[in-house]
Amino acid sequence: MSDAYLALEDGRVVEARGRVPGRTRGELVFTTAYTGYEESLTDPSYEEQVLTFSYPLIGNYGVRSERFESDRVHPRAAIAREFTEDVVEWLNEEGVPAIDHLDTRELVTSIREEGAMRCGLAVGPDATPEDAKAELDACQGMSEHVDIGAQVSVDEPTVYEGGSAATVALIDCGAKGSITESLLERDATVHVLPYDATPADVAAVDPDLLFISNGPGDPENFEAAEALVEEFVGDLPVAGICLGQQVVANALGGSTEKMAFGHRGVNQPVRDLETDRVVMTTQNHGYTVGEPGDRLSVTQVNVNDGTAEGLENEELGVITRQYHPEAHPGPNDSLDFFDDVLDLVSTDTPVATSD
Ligand SMILES: NC(=O)CC[C@H](N)C(=O)O
Repeated sequence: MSDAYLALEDGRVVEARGRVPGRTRGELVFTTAYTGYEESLTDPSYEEQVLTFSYPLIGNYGVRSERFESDRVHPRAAIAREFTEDVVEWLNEEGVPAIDHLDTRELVTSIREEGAMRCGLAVGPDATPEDAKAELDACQGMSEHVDIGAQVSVDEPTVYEGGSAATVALIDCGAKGSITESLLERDATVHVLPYDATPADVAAVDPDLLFISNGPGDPENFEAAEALVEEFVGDLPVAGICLGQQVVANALGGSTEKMAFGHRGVNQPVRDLETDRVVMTTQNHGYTVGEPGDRLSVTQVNVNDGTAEGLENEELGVITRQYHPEAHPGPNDSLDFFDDVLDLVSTDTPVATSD
């Protein structure tokens, strides 16, 4: 008899092996990445989702905290064909339910065919299919999590002293640690501000750049961040990654929409329209920019489906990416995004030279 049940929105209940007990629910998504499970599991963008790994063996190089993107596991539950003991131990400490020994290839195929769906999970010796269905019945859609930012953001402003290349106000809508690290490595000082920071909070750190981070859920639920872009655009350069691109588009007259199952892996090809160069990128998003609006142009597109991967307004100093240039997990092809962003600052305030 099974000790784990996964109830799906299409009416099925899938049996599995319980690895970490509990009852939970969320939007069922996947990643096709074959490495980077520590980075994915600690990425705040997965808040309120249940993450299925399509690669069959997860945990084969251990668990090391230096690879974490935040201080906790964010998906509500984790699913793989097989988890190693290291990962099970970690998820157990974190109290995040996990199941394996199910046909994850079939599960991912159904998400691709039917779209992202809500699911409920019941795991443990007393678990029943009815428990899983009850979780599913209580599961909200992603857009209904209206204050999801509060679950993932810093409570108080936090400063990371780097160098003097730029002072960055990073709006933490669920930021991955490697965004801050990428900026620090380039000699910037980073003020991480809460997702609901006001224009006065931003002005208080006297930034050279406004940066909207990645984050979970529906970008339309990040109205405070949108208001910051409206307030500062034109006065400060503005950058954004993933949810950040979506927020910037919504703020500047564009619109966002939900995708069927999103972009979910580390081999998403993106073409730059100016150079015609294609880079491989890491992605995990379920919404996309539909209309960029009059003030932004699409500068990069996804090779598979043509959706907007990069937006820009050169005059206003706005530059955003739908993928994750900080590349954790994933290829390093697009790390130069951070150089381009910091160049916006140096163009604005030219550094005096001695000759
Ligand atoms: N990684 C992200 O920032 C995800 C953005 C947004 N939550 C989406 O799913 O589209």
